Amino acid sequence: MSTDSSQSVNIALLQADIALGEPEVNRRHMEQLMEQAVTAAVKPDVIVLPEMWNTGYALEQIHELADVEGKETKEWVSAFARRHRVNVVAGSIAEKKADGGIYNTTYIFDRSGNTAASYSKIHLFRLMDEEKYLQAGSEPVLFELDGAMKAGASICYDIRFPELGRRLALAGADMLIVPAEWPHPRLHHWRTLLMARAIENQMYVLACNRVGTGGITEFFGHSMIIDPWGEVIAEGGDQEEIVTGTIHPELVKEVRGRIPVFEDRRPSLYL
Ligand SMILES: NC(=O)CCC(=O)C(=O)O
Repeated sequence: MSTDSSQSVNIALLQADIALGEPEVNRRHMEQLMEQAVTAAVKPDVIVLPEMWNTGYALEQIHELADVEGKETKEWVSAFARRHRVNVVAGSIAEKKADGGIYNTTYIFDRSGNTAASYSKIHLFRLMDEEKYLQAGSEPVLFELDGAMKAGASICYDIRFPELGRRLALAGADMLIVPAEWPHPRLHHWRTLLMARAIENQMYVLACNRVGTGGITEFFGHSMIIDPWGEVIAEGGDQEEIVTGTIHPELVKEVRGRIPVFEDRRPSLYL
């Protein structure tokens, strides 16, 4: 990432297939895709993985399969981030926390391999039985990338809750990062909600969805990089691929200056 006033930040979304209930297979697959991303002609500054990439929605076996306190994931992803000097938003995994509960958790690693932040999904998706097997997180999370950009954490179903995106934007987020396992037939919802979050909050949205099937559920990919005007910079198809694009964080300020939504808010009238 350049550090002058016209920064450009290269993004790589790993729109991967995920093997149901096979953490070891999935880890090897993610490592391969990450290697592919960092050896591409344009090296990414930020890599994003999809939701629940270690297990998929193998919820009936999730207690046996979950990564205990994310130890294994943290170890290898952190080593990768350090080795390649790249920021990694490590999608989300099934994480067994010290309280014994299983959480849908994302970790963010900086270029030195340090865990910059972690976020556990706060809205559980009943249509995929999350509430029967998982515990909900309780804290919105904002983190910095390269000391220059602020990003809000969000996981899949969270994008249906505009309050979360708005809260993160008010706290300073220039972008919303969204690992997902969002299936057919709701492509229209996926694209519309992502664009709405970008437009209403005048921020970038980086959304990485999986492809393939998990049981009887089919996932359509269409990972997206959307700018603060709501323009789509890059969008995946429905097969495995690495979706790439370049963003310019100073555009956030420009758009917010042009249409001063944040100055024009009337929060006292909304509740
Ligand atoms: N994994 C999820 O949270 C899926 C959310 C989803 O599909 C939706 O329609 O919302």
